Amino acid sequence: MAAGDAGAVRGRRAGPDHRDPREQRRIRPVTQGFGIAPTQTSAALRLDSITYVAGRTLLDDVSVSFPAGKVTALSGPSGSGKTTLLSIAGGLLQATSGNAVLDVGQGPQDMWTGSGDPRSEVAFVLQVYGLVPILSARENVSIALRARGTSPADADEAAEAALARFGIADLGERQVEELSGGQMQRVACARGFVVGADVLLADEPTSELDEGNRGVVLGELREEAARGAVVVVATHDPAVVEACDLHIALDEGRVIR
Ligand SMILES: Nc1ncnc2c1ncn2[C@@H]1O[C@H](COP(=O)(O)OP(=O)(O)OP(=O)(O)O)[C@@H](O)[C@H]1O
Repeated sequence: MAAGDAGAVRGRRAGPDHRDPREQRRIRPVTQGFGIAPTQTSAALRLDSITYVAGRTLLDDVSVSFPAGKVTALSGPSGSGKTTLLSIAGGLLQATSGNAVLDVGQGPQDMWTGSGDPRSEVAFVLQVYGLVPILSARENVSIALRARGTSPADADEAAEAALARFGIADLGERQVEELSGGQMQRVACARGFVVGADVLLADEPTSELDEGNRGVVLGELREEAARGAVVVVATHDPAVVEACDLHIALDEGRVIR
């Protein structure tokens, strides 16, 4: 759905969410594609010989490819370099050497734009959430779309639908600082997923969640891949790794699998 189609869904409000996750997923298309170009199904994110040095070598000659249409697990012990790798893959950090490149069918694009601001094709679910505590859950999700040029009304509408995907439609008006850790994590998921990005990078998106909600997030990650996105999820959780299509493991900054 293009940004201009967003008005077509106006009036379809998400109410308090008592539906099962399958029911929630039916409204997903409402949130897809707001404010960005249509998804490129041929997309792949490649890291070529990435080394990152900050006092010491944190990533050492890492070459991996994340294909579109698949959920790739990125596992490894604490401190092995998962967040650093995602940050370079998404253009938040510049590699010391090597390249992170997005192939979207119009030729390769460097993920590092020179500013530390990610390309518009990229959305993150950050490990530390990065939410604005004094804003409501809905506003925190809505701003991801407004920043991409979606009108406030359409962004709010899509934000409500995105919160419903994670079973928290009833928390939309609550200030984030009043939410539990798991609720905040689901708001962070909604904010990352709402934009329908070509590349979705999720850093430990289920670490605070119970089994049921972990299953919901995994289902949503799969749905994002099914529409053609590159999806990468950093995790410690063997159950999350098991649910992914592909698996890359890091140890001390090197790919070991
Ligand atoms: N800005 C920085 N400067 C120096 N060292 C850093 C910096 N950021 C992270 N590190 C170090 O880099 C290593 C990798 O950190 P990173 O956060 O990428 O690991 P991780 O695998 O995501 O860990 P976790 O599972 O605990 O989140 C760690 O040893 C960390 O202490």
